[in-house]
Amino acid sequence: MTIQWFPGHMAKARRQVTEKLKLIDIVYELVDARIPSSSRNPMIDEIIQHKPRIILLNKSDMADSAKTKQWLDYYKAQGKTAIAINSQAGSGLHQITAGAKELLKEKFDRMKAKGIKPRAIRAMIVGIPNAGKSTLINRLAKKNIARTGNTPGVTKAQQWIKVGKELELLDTPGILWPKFEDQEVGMKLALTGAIKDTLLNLHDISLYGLRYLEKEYPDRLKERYNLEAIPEETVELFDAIGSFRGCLRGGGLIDYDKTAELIVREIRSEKFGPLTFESPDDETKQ
Ligand SMILES: Nc1nc2c(ncn2[C@@H]2O[C@H](COP(=O)(O)OP(=O)(O)OP(=O)(O)O)[C@@H](O)[C@H]2O)c(=O)[nH]1
Repeated sequence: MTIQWFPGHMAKARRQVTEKLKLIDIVYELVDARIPSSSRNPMIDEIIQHKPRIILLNKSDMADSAKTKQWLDYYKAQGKTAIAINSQAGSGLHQITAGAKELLKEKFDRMKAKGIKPRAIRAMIVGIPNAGKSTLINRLAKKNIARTGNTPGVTKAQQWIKVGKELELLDTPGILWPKFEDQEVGMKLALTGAIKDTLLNLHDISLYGLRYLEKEYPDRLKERYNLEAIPEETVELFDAIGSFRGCLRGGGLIDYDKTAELIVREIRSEKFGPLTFESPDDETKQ
């Protein structure tokens, strides 16, 4: 889905999430494990305020597992709850309810002490486009498709999905915008496929991807494009890749557009294996 984010749309998206916050106990903030920082909404803390939250590092199957571990440790050190999941295959999902129960234990114990009848935890998923919100909701819904539309005290229009006995999820996720004003964030969003029709130039994106691979995963880059050494000069690097992969135009010249497209496509489609484009160290430097 392509969403054009204009100030009016952002305000509306924010209003919708704020409205739904009243109905729920906890927020699941879904981010892309390959870019946990760049795939967050820049105003998320301000929007959800003190509502308990669990960060879900989704698509962890596509991310570098050593870096995912670093991110989990980083959140833990900050007292935040984070869980690595793969919504497509369904792994890590059992921790979703368990994590919420732990975070909300005091609140529910207090309710119990007051004699309030026990009820399921109510939650919603928020995240930027393409984070995997629908995939996760469908996965969770499959366990028990029953919906409870008429829960007392809850707006009738809201549909709840039962996830086991202990969790109820709003069926529509909160869609929030990414931090796309930042060029580097834009590059990472493009490389992970979060934004496809990008205002950024494909050459810049492919070059950013190549230089990141050179820095973090040089052997994978060399192996994929049969490079003995990684040329420092951009033109030489593109020439080497373009000629090895046959991205040519008339007269045997390198077709740089085709080469750039190939590189971005291969990064997005995991041809270099699982990749993570940012680490918590970059975060602390800011
Ligand atoms: N490999 C992998 N792919 C995933 C995972 N979760 C979602 N995807 C894929 O990511 C793409 C986006 O998923 P969606 O569920 O449509 O994302 P969304 O957040 O609902 O997107 P919007 O509707 O644009 O807001 C789809 O192609 C999914 O198949 C995951 O854990 N692993």
